[in-house]
Amino acid sequence: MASSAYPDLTAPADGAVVPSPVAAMPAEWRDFVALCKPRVLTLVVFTGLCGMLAARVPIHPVLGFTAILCITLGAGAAGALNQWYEADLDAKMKRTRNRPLPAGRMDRQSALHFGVGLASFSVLLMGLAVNLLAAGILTVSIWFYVLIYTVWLKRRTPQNIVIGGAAGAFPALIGWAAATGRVDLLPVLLFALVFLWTPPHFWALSLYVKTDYAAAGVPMLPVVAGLTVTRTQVLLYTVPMSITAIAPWPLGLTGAIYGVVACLFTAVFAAMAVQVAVSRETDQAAMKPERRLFAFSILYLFVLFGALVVDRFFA
Ligand code: HEM
Ligand SMILES: CC(C)=CCC/C(C)=C/CC/C(C)=C/COP(=O)(O)OP(=O)(O)O
Repeated sequence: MASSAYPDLTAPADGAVVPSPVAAMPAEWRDFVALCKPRVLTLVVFTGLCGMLAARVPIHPVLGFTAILCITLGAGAAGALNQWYEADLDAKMKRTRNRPLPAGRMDRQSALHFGVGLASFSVLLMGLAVNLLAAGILTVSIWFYVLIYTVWLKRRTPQNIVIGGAAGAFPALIGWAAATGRVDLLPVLLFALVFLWTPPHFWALSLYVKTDYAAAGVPMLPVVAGLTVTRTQVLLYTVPMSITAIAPWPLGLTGAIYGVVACLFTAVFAAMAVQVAVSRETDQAAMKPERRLFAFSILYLFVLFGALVVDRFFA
C-alpha cells in the first residue's frame, strides 16, 4: 500500500535508501506480492498465529507452519481477487491507483488465475494437511471478503465494512481450529474483538480519505452520512469492542498479564475514540485524532494478541 501507518523500518537514519526484500524482487514477483496486500496480511496472519498459539495444545511444528502458510496464502488470494474485481475503483483513488492492475503492469486475467489458484491451493492444503474445520472456516472467510464484501456490499451500503469486516476476523478462529479441531469461547471472543475493532479502524481512516472514496463513488459512511455521524459511530463501536477486549480476563480465560495490557491499551483506544468523536475538523489534512486512532488501532491488535500468547504461556 502506498501510504502507511508503519514506520519505514528499512530506512536508515542517514537517509540512504536500502531496498526492502520485496523491493529487491523481480518486478513481476513484486506485483504478485502487492496483489496480496502484504502489509495488511502481517496483522491478519499475526492474529491467526496468536489464535493458534493461544490454544496451548501441542501441535507438530510442520503442521503449525502449514496452517499459518494456508492462512497467509488464503488471505493473500482474497486480496488478489479483491483487486481483480475492483481495478476500476482502484484506478480512481490516489491511494490505490499505483496497484499492479490500475497501473497497467498486470492484466486482469493473470490476477484472476493467481487468486483462484492460490485460494484453491490454500483451502485444499489446509483440508488435507491440517483439518476440515480450519479449511471450512478459511473457505468462508475468502468468500466473505471477495463475494460478500467486495462484490456485494462495498459499492452498495456504508454498512459494507461492518458486515464484510467479519472476513478479517476469522483468522484467529482458523488458527485455534487448526490447533484443536474445535471452536471454543476464547476464539469466538477473539473473532468478536476483531469484528468490533474493524469499524473504528476503518472509519477513522475513511474520515481523512473521504474525498477519495467520494471521487470513486464508494458509499463509505463519511461520504453518505457525513463526518459527525461517522465520528459518533467510531465511538459507539469502541464501547462493545472494549468490553469484548477485556472480557477474557474476568471470564477466567486469560490471566492478569493479558487483562492488564488489555485494560491499558483499551483505555488509550477509547480516549482516542473520544477525541475523534468530539472533533469538528473538516479539513482532511488537519485530522490528527483520526490519523492517530487509525495508526493506534493497528498497534492495538498486535499488542493485545501478543499479550494473549504471552499470558497463555507464562501466566
Ligand atoms: C472490511 C474491513 C477493513 C477495511 C475496509 C480496511 C481498510 C483499510 C485500508 C483502506 C487501509 C489502507 C490504509 C492506507 O493505505 O494508508 C488499511 C490498512 C491496514 N489494515 Fe485494514 N481494513 C479492514 C480490516 C482489517 C483487518 C481485519 C486487519 C487485520 C486484522 C487490518 C489490518 C490493517 C493493517 C495492518 C493496515 C496497515 C497497512 C499499511 O501500513 O499499509 N485491516 N485498512
Ligand atoms: C483468511 C482471510 C481470507 C482473511 C481475509 C483478510 C483480509 C484480506 C481482510 C480484509 C481487510 C482489508 C484489507 C480490507 C480492505 O478493504 P478494501 O478492499 O476496501 O481496501 P482497498 O481500498 O485498500 O482495496
